[in-house]
Order: sequence, then structure tokens, then C-alpha cells
Amino acid sequence: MTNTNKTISTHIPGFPRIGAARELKFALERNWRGELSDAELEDVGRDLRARHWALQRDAGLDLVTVGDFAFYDQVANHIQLLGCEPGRYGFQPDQPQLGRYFTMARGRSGSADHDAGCGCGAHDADALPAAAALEMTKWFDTNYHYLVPEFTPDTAFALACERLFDEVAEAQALGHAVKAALIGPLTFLWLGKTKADGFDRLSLLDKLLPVYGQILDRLKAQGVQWVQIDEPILGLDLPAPWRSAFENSYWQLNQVGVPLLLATYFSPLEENLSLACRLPVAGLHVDGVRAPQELTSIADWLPVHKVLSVGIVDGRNIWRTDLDAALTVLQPIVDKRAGKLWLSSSCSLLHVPFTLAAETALDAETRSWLAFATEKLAELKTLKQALHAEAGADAALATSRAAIASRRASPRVHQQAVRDRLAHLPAGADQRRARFAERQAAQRARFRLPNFPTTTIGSFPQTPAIRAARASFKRDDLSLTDYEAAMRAEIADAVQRQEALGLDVLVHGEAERNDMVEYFGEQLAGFAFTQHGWVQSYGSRCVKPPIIYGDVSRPHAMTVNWTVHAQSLTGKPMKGMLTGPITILQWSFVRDDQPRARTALQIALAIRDEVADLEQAGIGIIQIDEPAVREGLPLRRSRWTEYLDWATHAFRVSASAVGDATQIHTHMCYAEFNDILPQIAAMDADVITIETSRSDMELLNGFGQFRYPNEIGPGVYDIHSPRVPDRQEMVRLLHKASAVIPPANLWVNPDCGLKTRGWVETESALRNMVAAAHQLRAIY
Ligand SMILES: CN1c2c(nc(N)[nH]c2=O)NC[C@@H]1CNc1ccc(C(=O)N[C@@H](CCC(=O)N[C@@H](CCC(=O)N[C@@H](CCC(=O)O)C(=O)O)C(=O)O)C(=O)O)cc1
Ligand SMILES: N[C@@H](CCS)C(=O)O
Ligand SMILES: [Zn+2]
Repeated sequence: MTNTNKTISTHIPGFPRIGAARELKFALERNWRGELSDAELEDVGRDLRARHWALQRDAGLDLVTVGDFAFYDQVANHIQLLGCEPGRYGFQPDQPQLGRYFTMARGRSGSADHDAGCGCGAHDADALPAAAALEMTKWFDTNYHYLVPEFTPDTAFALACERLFDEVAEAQALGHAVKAALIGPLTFLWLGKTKADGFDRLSLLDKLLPVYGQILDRLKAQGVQWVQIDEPILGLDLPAPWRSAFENSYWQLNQVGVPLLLATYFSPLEENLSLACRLPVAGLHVDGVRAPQELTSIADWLPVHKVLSVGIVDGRNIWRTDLDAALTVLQPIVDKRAGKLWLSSSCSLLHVPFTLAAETALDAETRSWLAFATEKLAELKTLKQALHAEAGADAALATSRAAIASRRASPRVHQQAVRDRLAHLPAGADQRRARFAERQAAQRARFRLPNFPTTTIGSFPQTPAIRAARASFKRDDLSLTDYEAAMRAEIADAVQRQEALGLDVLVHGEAERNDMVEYFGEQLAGFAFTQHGWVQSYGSRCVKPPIIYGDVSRPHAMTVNWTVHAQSLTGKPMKGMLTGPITILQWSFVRDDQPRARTALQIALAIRDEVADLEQAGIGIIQIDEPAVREGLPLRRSRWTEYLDWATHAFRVSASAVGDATQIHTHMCYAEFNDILPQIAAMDADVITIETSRSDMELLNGFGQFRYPNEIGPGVYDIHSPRVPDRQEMVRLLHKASAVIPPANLWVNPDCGLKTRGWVETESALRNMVAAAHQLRAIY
């Protein structure tokens, strides 16, 4: 059955750069605080790269990947490589490139414009005018944020950074066979934004391609074995001009004569399949996890002289690969692709944690079901050995087989009570009792809030003291009683500050939460959590996604005690704060043995019980955060309706068990919502707070045009920057909002939670926000 004379190679599209112990995060934050020099930071980067390449080589990969490392973000690296730093920064050629890079990533102001946890002031020395950071947005449907390139008709490109070539030389000096990785020209343009009306950024392609040509020339001269060019947009519904730009672009780039591996991932190729197969490149990488149904056609269509790289190991999830199933898929392809088959992870391993080796607290059974980045490298090796009929694979295959069988049969995965509850969910469980107008009347009578009521989104600064207390508690240096007392004191402090500011609807501040998803995952049955399973979210910021391995239920109330404590400290309404089912799903590693819709509904039931308990405990306003609804949209439009149907149903199930006078809020951020407004309206939250200030309220226009029926709190200030907006600025935004939304339906709040901010700037900004609301009340 196996084939011994057909050599198979292995590689990965990319590896996590943050480091096994988040060395990169800590080094970056020290550099930003001025405690680590740029040269020392470069040393940390060099050391991490060397270690990560060694891991790839030691796992038997045939090529190591170079170019996946970045001090902040891989797209930002390309902005420098391609010489298109936005002119608005006013960089001078003699300014050090690393400083310019961090200015784009983190902004610059006359005072101290950078992200929380910094406090360095290093960007201020050059006395250049204030400049906002590049916008951040989600990388396709992941929880990773990239920095958005800015394009104008005048954007010029030039090969302007040596970093990639230095890294290639570094890897070669260490004796590695190198595959350099680049983001492709079409994907790079697609990911950027342009503000000029009617300007089509595709028109920049002719200026961009020669620079890619120069980069490939240099890489060829360096003797790299391959260049991987990532074009994940081939998995999107592309406008015709973008599709047709591929052929000519790759014809040009192929002239350089360095072997190109065109990499696609995250989504099926569908109508772009034959285009991808016939592009003049030496190889094609496809996502065999997200689009297994296309593998046979691709193996048939791709000309035989080209390499087919099959992403068979899941780069987006943490489950151990079912190696027998993978071999069954691969075997027919081996036979078709004589000597031209590569095995790989489906996409870069950036999206999974570094290694299971550090997870000493996970029970042995759960651990045996998992594979993080390092373990995925070993899986590739086993698959290759098995296809080469090498005996070395037998033990690994047997271990894998036992783990897969254990997961399938484990009684911990299946909870009959949860299944029964889902099966008997009454019709109408996803509907509030009364329509919005009646609920609104009942809520107005109950809360008697002023017009333009003020509130915040939930979290207040996660100060070093809060983080340190939690770290001590986790190390057993602080008792549960003392930890809880410390958190209760933080909540009391947050309540007192909000009262002093004169906010109308208060929050407890989320001091006790490590993360808005992990916190719930730690308390729900069916979830496992790691100690060190960090995944980069943006820059130095990481998240530790919980792992949903089984049927989900709620053994006990999760937030009621904290919320009731907070409510006991104030006569103002205290908003209960929950994370919604879709966001918990989206920001966790989700079981792959049942449809995501079913898992979402199980989570929804757990949240529904929490909502009911909060209501029962006298909490009249409850927010169910759903910032990830938009990013959960399938990349292909043809699958949107199905997703939106089950996603909105799950949210409504979580929110609908309450009486008319209980006010349900939801919150969304980090995305453009206009293309899913009907579905957002169908979620039927009494109030939605959304991020709008960064788009200068433009985002709200869609809500206005659509005549969004319920109440809205458009964010009036950007929480990503420590800059304190003044009252007039927020008044202006509120006037803009009032022009499109009935003023009686408007709330006043920041864009998102304030956990990454400090108290000083938070209080100043909120003071101005409350003053702005007062001014609006006097006018409308
Ligand atoms: C709203 N966002 C979120 C996303 N995804 C989530 N899962 N959660 C989100 O909130 N996606 C979209 C955005 C992304 N935004 C952010 C914003 C901020 C962070 C962030 O600050 N991450 C922290 C880690 C947060 C955390 O889990 N903290 C824990 C543990 C802290 C820790 O590392 N402790 C040290 C010891 C510290 C000490 O004082 O001794 C340790 O354990 O080694 C906690 O508070 O307990 C970060 O630092 O990266 C992420 C995404
Ligand atoms: N309640 C959360 C929402 C973040 S999207 C917070 O305030 O941090
Ligand atoms: Zn938010």
C-alpha cells in the first residue's frame, strides 16, 4: 500500500514566534519601557529564530521557514520590506528602522502615545508630530490582528529593508535548507486600505510587482531552496479584476527563476481552483483541513511537474491528527504526484500554542488528545515516515491510534443531560416574551435613566497589582480568601470611581477575570485550560484560548457573587457582564467531532442559566458580549446564511430567558458590521454598544440607513490609545450619531473595555465623556 520510491518532503507555512515562554513578549515590553536596548531585542529575536529553526530541523522537516518572524506583525514587516511606510509618519531616512516600525505599530504623540504597559516615552525624543498607529484588524477569520497597510494613489514601493535577507543568511549560516516566506503581492494589496474616493488599490500592482521581482532576485542570489508566497485571498470571493491579476503577476514573478510555492489556506479555492492550479509557479500549497473535498481535484488538475503541498495537519486547532485518516487521504495523492508531494500544516502554526511539554497540570487523558505546534512537527514526520513505509512510524502511529480511540470513547466527552436538554429545547426559547417597544417601555419605567445614558463596556484597568495578586494566587502564595478579598476591594474601588464620575449604569470592572473567554472556560464543564498555551493576538499581547473537548454545561453560577457584591455598593444599576456563546466558541479551540453550531448552542444554554441567575439575584441590566460574531463569518459568502442563522439563534437562546423589564445589552468591536446588520438586529438585544469612534462614526451610518430598531451606544472614544479625548470631540461624534439614530435611542460609552488602559487616562476620558453626555442632554 505504501510507496517507497516516491520521496515526500515536509515543511510548515510558519511557526509561532512568541517563544515557548513568551520570551518575545517580555523582551518587547522591556524594550518599550526602555529597559532593553534595540540591539538586545535583536539578540532575543535571533535566538528565538535559531531555536525555532532547530526545532523544525530536529523534527525532520526538509526545509525551515524564514520570514515568519516579526517583532510585531508580519504584515508590518512587509510594509517596511516594500518601502511603503505611510507618509503621514514623516519618517526621515536616517531614522532607525526598528523605531519606525514600532511607531507604525503603536503610534506616536507629543506626550506618550503607546499601548498600556509601556510607559517608555521613547518615541517622543524625535519631536515629530503626533501620529496614530496603523489600524489593526483581524487576519482573515482568526483571532490574530495585523496592521493594515495604507495606500494612496501616490504610494510608491521600493526594496527598503534588509531584515528578510539577513534572516535568510542567519538560517543558512546555521546550516539549514531555507524556504523563505512572503505575503504575496495581491494579498498584500487586498489587506490594505485606502481613503481616497474611487481609488482602486489594485492599480498599485504594476508599481509593486517590480519590487517583488527584486526581492526574489535577492533570495535567488542567496541560494534559498524555495520561496513560499502566501496568497490566502484565493480562498475568498474575489472580484473579477483581482482574479485576473493573478496570472500576469505570477508570470512576471516566475521569470526570476527561483522556485515559488504559492500558499493558500483557511478556505476552499472553489472557483479559483483551476486558476491556482495553472498559475506559473513551481508548487501549490492547499489547506487540506478546511477544504479536504478539493484535494482530489487539485491532485488531478495540478500539472504533474508541480509540487503539491498538502496542509494535512490542522494549523488552526490543537487536536492530535488522526494519522490513519490522514494516511487514507494522502495515499491516493502519493500515487498521483510521483515525487512531487509535500506534507505540511494547513496554515502557519502561529495560531496554536508552542508546546504541550509545558502543560504539566493537564490530565494525562486530555493531554494525549492534543498536539500544539511542536507536536504537530512530529506528526508531519510520522506521516512522512509512514508513507515512505519506514518502520520508525509504527510506534507513533500506535500512540496516535490509541489517543484517537480514547477521545472518541471517553465518557467525559459526552453528557447525556446536555444532549437531552438540547433535544428538548422548547420552541420559542430564543424569543423574548414581548416585542422591543414593550420591553423598552418597561425598562424605561424601571430604570428611569436620563437621555444619553452613560456606561462603559465592562473592564477597567487590569493593573499590575491585580495581575500580581492573581499570579500569587495561582502560585499558591495567596490564599483563595485573600485573593477574593483583594478582587472585592478592586471592585469596590471601581464602583467608587464610577460613582464619582457620575456614570449612569455601572460595571464591576472584571478585575477577577484573566480574560473574557478563558475566565468562563475555566468554570464551564466540557472545557480544559492550559497553563502556558499562549497564542499571539497582536504585538506583544497574547491570549490563552480554552479547549472545548466535551459537552458544555455550567456546574455553578460564574459571575453572580461578584456582580451582587458590586450592586450592593451602589444605588445605580450594576450591569452584569457575560461573554456570549459565539465569542466563547470563536476564541476557544473547539472540538472537531460535532458541528460548531451544536457546541455554540450548548454554551448558549450555560450562559442562559447565568443570565437567569443574575436576574434572579436582582441584576436588571445584563450585557452579553459578542465581539467575535463578525469574525466568525465564513470566508465564503455562500456559507454566511447558515452561520448567521445558528449564531443569532445561539445568542438569542442565551439572552431570552428574562422578563421584559430586564435589559439585555450586547457589545461588538474589531469589525465592520454593516454587511450583517439584519442579523445583528435579529439578535434583538435591547441595547448594542459598538466600536465606532475610529471610523469617526462612519460605521453608524449603516445602522441609521437600516433603521436599526433597538437602542445603540456608538463608541465615542478609542480605547486603544492612552490619548484622552476632550469633551468637544465626543460632543461632535454624538451630534453625528444623533443625525442618523433617534437621539432617544442613543447611549454614551467608549468603544470597548478599558482593561489595557491605566486609571489616570481612563478617569480623565470618562470625565469628559460624562460631560459630553450632559451637554447633549441640554440640547436634545
Ligand atoms: C478583546 N480581545 C480579546 C480577544 N481574545 C480574547 N480571548 N480575549 C480578548 O480580550 N481578541 C480580540 C481582542 C484582543 N485584545 C487583547 C487585549 C489584551 C490582551 C492582553 O492583555 N493579554 C495579556 C494576558 C491577559 C491574561 O490572560 N492575563 C492573565 C495572566 C497574566 C500573566 O501573563 N501573568 C504572568 C505573571 C504576571 C505577574 O504579575 O506576575 C504569568 O502568568 O506568567 C491574568 O490576568 O491572570 C498579555 O499580557 O498578553 C490580549 C488580547
Ligand atoms: N466586557 C469586555 C468586552 C471586550 S470586547 C471588556 O470590557 O473588556
Ligand atoms: Zn470590545
